[in-house]
Amino acid sequence: MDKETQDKLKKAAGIEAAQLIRDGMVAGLGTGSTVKFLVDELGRRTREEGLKFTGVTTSRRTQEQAEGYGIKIIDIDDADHIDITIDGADEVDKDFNGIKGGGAALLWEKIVAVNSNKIVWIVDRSKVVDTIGAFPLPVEVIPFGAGHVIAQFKKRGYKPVLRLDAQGEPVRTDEKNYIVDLHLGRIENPKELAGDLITTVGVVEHGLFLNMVDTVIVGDPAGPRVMQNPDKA
Ligand SMILES: O=C[C@H](O)[C@H](O)[C@H](O)COP(=O)(O)O
Repeated sequence: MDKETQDKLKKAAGIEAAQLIRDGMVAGLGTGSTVKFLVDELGRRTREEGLKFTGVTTSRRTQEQAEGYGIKIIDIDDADHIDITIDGADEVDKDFNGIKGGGAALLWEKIVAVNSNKIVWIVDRSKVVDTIGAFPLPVEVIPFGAGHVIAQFKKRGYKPVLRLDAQGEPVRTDEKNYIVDLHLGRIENPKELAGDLITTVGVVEHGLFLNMVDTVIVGDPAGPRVMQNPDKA
């Protein structure tokens, strides 16, 4: 799929999902290029329709964009609940297992997600896959001793690559940690892998979001379609 088509589908999914936000809600706002379209639409609704809701953001980037539209953003610890979180994803399978973190925001995204009453993902249709893992799995790692964590991943056959920015420096997350991308190809047993990663000392969090999402809105050329997680119905 070319980038122009993909962006169109992302935008359509973002606009569709923006309808889920209503006056008075506390809404988690994800991160990434798809969420950017969502926030643009929420900004439009705020300005043109007088929509009034409170946001909890999953990255500094999203916070800046939302505040630029005059959307009220509060700290997650000042939110006594989050009604709904809308976020992007890098891949999702039919069991509603997904990979996130392509934009290095997975840690805050997971914290916001687990504290939300409902989770919605917005993706273009190229991200709906049979088996996750073609997209390199992001893992957030503490910089101290990161070389040893990477060496362990190598030994386990995870094909780790430290993510670098355009200047060749390690990418830093909003928590100033590193991202190590695991080039796994296919993840046959995501639960086992998640357990292995999270018990590795030096790992803060990983981008496997397993059966957490309630609803996925898929941007499709025929129009956005909804995948409802039967386990969350
Ligand atoms: O860290 C970033 C997030 O998990 C994004 O939601 C994910 O990478 C999807 O991003 P995009 O909408 O840009 O494809």
